[in-house]
Amino acid sequence: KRGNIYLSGAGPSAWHEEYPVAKGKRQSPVDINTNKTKFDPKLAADPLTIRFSDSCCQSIVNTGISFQVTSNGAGCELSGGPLDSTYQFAQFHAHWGAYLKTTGSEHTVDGVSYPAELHLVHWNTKYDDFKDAVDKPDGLAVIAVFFKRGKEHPGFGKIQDLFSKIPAKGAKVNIDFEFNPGLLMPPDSENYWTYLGSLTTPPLYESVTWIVMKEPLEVSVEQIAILRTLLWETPNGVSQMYNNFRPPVPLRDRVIRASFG
Ligand SMILES: COc1cccc(N2C=Cc3cc(S(N)(=O)=O)sc3S2(=O)=O)c1
Ligand SMILES: [Zn+2]
Repeated sequence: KRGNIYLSGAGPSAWHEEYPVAKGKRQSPVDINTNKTKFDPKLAADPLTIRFSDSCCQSIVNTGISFQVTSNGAGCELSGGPLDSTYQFAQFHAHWGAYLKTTGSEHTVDGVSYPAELHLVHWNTKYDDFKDAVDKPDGLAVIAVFFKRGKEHPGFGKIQDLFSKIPAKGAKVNIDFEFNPGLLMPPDSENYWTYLGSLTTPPLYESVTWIVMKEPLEVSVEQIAILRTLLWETPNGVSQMYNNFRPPVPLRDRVIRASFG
């Protein structure tokens, strides 16, 4: 079906036809070549402050390309580190690969993919609202957390328990339990890479300050498989959702800074 941006036409490599910015100077994701990142002591001097609350997640929706947990942002704010103002939490979603494949994440580290990547999207409160911020150069800040196969993550499991309630694009249910997105931060969230980039799906706005956590979050191999129980439309009808990731694009004239030496 036309609607599937990953499977219609040539997929991500054709997005530039409708969204010329796809070939822009600050696109995402990128490969993080750890030999070329630059430690910036200023990032450690003004530590990134990530605040989440138990009451900030309202609902979960099937966007047709991922699940999305939406928030009114109450008590969930991001500041410090590379950020010059306070950003408010708006939503989190993820990108993942196919069964038995090693790909799935959007960012890669020294050319290596993780099986999935979580994105926690925040908008700059200097703007009136999310929609006003979404296309401004300093409009968004997204925390990326790599998933790696390991022990089960019961917290993420609570979100995955809702997947069966959102079987189709547009399906949405309320989250009637307390869920603190802070549960999805890796044990060590001091070490991160940061660079100026974009949304990784159309409209690909070059409005994102990326904050990519160095330490992955462990989830079970079953939980990675459960991601694929979400459904989406494909040219051959409704099927399991997977490979909803954009591969890395050229870094161009950017340096990725590290908060750690
Ligand atoms: C009016 O523009 C709007 C309105 C509503 C939502 C969006 N978005 C589209 C894609 C997109 C991709 C993101 S990612 N994978 O880089 O974290 S975050 C994000 S979004 O800002 O939610 C844009
Ligand atoms: Zn994303």
